[in-house]
This record gives sequence, structure tokens and C-alpha cells, in this order.
Amino acid sequence: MKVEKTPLKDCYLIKPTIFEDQRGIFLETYHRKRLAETTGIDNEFVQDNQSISRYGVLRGLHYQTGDFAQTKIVRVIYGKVVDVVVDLRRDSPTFKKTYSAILDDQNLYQLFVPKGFAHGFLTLSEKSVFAYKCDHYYQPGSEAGIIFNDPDLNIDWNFPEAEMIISEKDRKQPTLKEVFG
Ligand SMILES: Cc1cn([C@H]2C[C@H](O)[C@@H](COP(=O)(O)OP(=O)(O)O[C@H]3O[C@@H](C)C(=O)[C@@H](O)[C@H]3O)O2)c(=O)[nH]c1=O
Repeated sequence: MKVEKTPLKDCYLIKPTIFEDQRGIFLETYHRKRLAETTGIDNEFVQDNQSISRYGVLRGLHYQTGDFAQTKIVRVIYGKVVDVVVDLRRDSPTFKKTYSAILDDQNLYQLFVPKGFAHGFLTLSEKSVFAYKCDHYYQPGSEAGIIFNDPDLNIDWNFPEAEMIISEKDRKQPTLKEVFG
């Protein structure tokens, strides 16, 4: 696998090695030791999640606060998404910066999303199956978010807003300014 730096500090794009033969493909989707060697970050992942979304579904931008902040490794099992992360660590040189990547079932890329980042994704295929590992358990009381169309972040989702399918919760997320001033 190749682990590439993104413009955001501590956030990596993971490109797994794909073995192909007449039966199909094989890949390792997680290798703790190798990942720790390349990123210098060794997490113990304790929860695996999966969501299935239809075309136009946007989930995010989400994070957990304080002691429950989660590092995530996110990937697409089926379909195609645009994945977006925002560095919300006040002491980071890339505070308030965003990064996005296309993750799909062809490139099989993964994004290593450090704790202190907000994360979201929009499904570009007729359906997506999205999977991710977290190094802290889900803690409903520590859930937080930033609105997907925040005027300061100005994320280019490259998708008509009128066609996005978004939960009530996510339509009411605060702006970056409301949270971070
Ligand atoms: C995230 C999560 C949700 N749930 C429940 C709560 C709720 O009833 C239902 C759906 O939750 P949500 O609407 O928050 O699901 P969703 O919008 O898919 O939330 C996820 O979005 C992406 C972008 C992330 O980065 C994740 O960390 C997570 O926040 O599932 C759990 O039981 N465990 C979990 O870990």
C-alpha cells in the first residue's frame, strides 16, 4: 500500500495494493503495523461502521468532541462518493482547511481522518456502501457538526444543492463561525 500525505496535517490518503487475477481482486483493507510505520500514528480501532446511501445523500460534516474525538479510516465498498474533511484543531497549521477526495469501488482509496477533524461525504453513484473504523466508541452526547454549505469553508461539492438528500439534524448544523468564532 501507498500512504500519501494530503495538504492537511496528519491526514493521509491510503492507496492499497490490489492483487488481480482471473477470479477478481484481493486487497488488504487494514494493516495496523504498516500504517503506524508510515503515519507515525498508531491507533487502536474499536468500532467498525457501515452506511448505505442512495444517490445524492450527503452525511456530515460530523465529529465527536473532547475525550471522545475519533480518528477514522474511511472507505467505499460499493459505489462512489466525494469525501470531505475539515481540520478543526485550533493549534494545527491547517486549521479550518478542507480536503476532498473521490473514494470509489474502483480506486479503493481510503482516507485516514485524524481526531479533531470533521468528516462528511456525498454519494455520487446510484447507491454507496461506506465503511469506516473508529478509535473511539460512538458517544451521542459528544456528537457535533458543521453545516455542509458553510460560507467560510465554501466546500465545492460539485453537486446541485437542491438535489442533495440531507437529514434534519445535518440541515441544522451550526456554521464554523458559530462554533469557532
Ligand atoms: C454514527 C453512529 C450512529 N448511530 C445511530 C444514531 C442514529 O440513530 C443512526 C444514524 O446516525 P447518523 O444520522 O448520525 O448517521 P451518519 O449521518 O451516517 O453519521 C456518520 O456520518 C459520517 C459522515 C461520519 O463521519 C460518522 O462518524 C458518523 O457521524 O445511527 C449509532 O448507533 N452508532 C454510531 O456510531
